[in-house]
Amino acid sequence: AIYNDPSQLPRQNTYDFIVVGAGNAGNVVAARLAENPRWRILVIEAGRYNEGFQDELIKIPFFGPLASPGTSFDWNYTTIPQASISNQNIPFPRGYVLGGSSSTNYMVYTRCAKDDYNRFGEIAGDDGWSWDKILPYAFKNERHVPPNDGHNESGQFIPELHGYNGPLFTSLPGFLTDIDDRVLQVTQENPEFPYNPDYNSGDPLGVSWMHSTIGGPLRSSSATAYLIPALRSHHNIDLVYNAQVTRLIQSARGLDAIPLPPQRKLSSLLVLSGHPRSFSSPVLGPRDELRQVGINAVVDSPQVGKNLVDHPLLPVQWTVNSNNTMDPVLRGGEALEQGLQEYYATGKGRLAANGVSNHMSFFRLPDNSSILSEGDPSPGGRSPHFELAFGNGFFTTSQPIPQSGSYFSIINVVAVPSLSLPRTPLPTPIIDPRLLETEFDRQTMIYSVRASQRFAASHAFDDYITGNYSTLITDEDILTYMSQWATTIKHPFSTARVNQDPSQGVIDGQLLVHNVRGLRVVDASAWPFIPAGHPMAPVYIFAERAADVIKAAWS
Ligand SMILES: Cc1cc2nc3c(=O)[nH]c(=O)nc-3n(C[C@H](O)[C@H](O)[C@H](O)COP(=O)(O)OP(=O)(O)OC[C@H]3O[C@@H](n4cnc5c(N)ncnc54)[C@H](O)[C@@H]3O)c2cc1C
Repeated sequence: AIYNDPSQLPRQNTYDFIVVGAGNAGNVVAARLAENPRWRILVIEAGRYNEGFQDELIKIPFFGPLASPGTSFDWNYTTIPQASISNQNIPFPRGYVLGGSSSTNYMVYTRCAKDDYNRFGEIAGDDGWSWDKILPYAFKNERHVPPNDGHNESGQFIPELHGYNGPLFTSLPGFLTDIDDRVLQVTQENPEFPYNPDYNSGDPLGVSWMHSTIGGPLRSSSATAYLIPALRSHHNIDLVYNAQVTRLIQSARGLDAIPLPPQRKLSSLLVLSGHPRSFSSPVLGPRDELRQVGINAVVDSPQVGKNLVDHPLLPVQWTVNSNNTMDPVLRGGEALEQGLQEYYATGKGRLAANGVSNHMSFFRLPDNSSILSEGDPSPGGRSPHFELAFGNGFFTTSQPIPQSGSYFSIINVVAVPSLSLPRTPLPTPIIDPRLLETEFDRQTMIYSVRASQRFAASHAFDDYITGNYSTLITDEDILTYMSQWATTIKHPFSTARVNQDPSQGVIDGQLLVHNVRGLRVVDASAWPFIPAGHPMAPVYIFAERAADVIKAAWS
């Protein structure tokens, strides 16, 4: 059953599992546990229902970037001033809705590198997290479907690397643009940017066609793929939304979460999937630090809320001589109206597809690069240092969009940020990713911008690009530009990270919180480091295995 107020929960209901947070990971765990009819599961979500007011923002793929911040789907956090970005307070979106950030994100589906999973397995002391062992869970999660525009997708991915029977829809671009052939031509022309037939093979280096979590004309999220179907088909799972968990209680009878009404029997296992919980409910934490703000932590867990790490992003744009399809829609008005009419009439067109990019690419710094002289933070030799994505229009999440002209954008991302930080969880969260504060991150971003410029200078763009939108000639120019327009790509990770040593992490390799019984963490915060790509797919894959770990422990 579904409730929108915890006081509506029938007092006689008892649960074997409570999942806190109906987000990307939480819904996978809840739906998989509900497959066992002997167990009863309760999901508690702080945010809103995924249908109703303005729900086109989280359903229509092109609107993904408009779903947050500043909407009712978002927690609407901001960072504290970021020294390297002119002391700006950066918006820091997180989904506040069924599906969590999988309902509000940009739908880019990248599994990341084999090396990421193998390193996870090593740190966790469990090779079940390693690439070869965890790959079956990627297939279990995924349902690859044809692109929405019906174009022939052969040669654009490797079919045998994908799942076809899982709950989560993925597809290749559903709206082709006039830069697609040019991007591919660069891969023929310039060995620095080779073609990769499928970045989801575990070896993401090169330029590939991009997969998105889109089925037909609709976003696929963990709410639409897992939670709602589970609520429809199983009687042993309940959901209460509009209910923020503020405390966890451990007693001789078991564990419970506030604000639930008193239960006759408490749940045996709580799964926290409210990433990043340290932003919103400091139930565990460094006892001394929490005492200073009047919170009596039940468990002294010194690493909770620390080690926050995120990917910095910097878009660069060029003016072009072609009327592309994205800029007029972004400016609203008639083009947007026409797009909506086409969308509702046919389920096709610009709005029915991801607007971010049709290709995604990942690269390493050269082996002899001085940027690597202090060490290489990447988990292995086939894992990227930076990423380029190609926007058929003025793609940005930080700059004002020009009201005239046509543009081409390359989005630069540092894939292996080298800084992870101590920060204390407080009732009013202090979010400080300290973006681009290390020399490694700044130099890698400069290298990435230079690579973007080389990409755009390829012959493939000779008769297309007419000029630079910003003048970025010297490194100093790039640093100044970075300090104005760099931002987060919104991938906060590792604030409750796995480590077998309680002084280094919050949970063990089986995702159990150190020194607490019956409490696991399954979300992006559990990862011991940030994977070098877009992390939604790694979160899904990891949550699928986490559900099996829990099932095995309870069977
Ligand atoms: C705007 C945006 C764009 C992004 N784009 C991409 C992309 O294109 N591709 C990609 O791979 N990744 C992307 N990401 C990152 C990716 O979506 C996240 O890393 C991932 O979804 C995190 O999953 P999670 O389960 O850890 O957390 P979430 O999915 O955020 O789920 C956490 C849930 O817990 C709830 N919650 C939190 N605290 C409490 C509490 N105290 N009580 C009850 N409920 C609580 C939240 O409301 C939320 O529903 C993006 C993220 C954002 C925000």
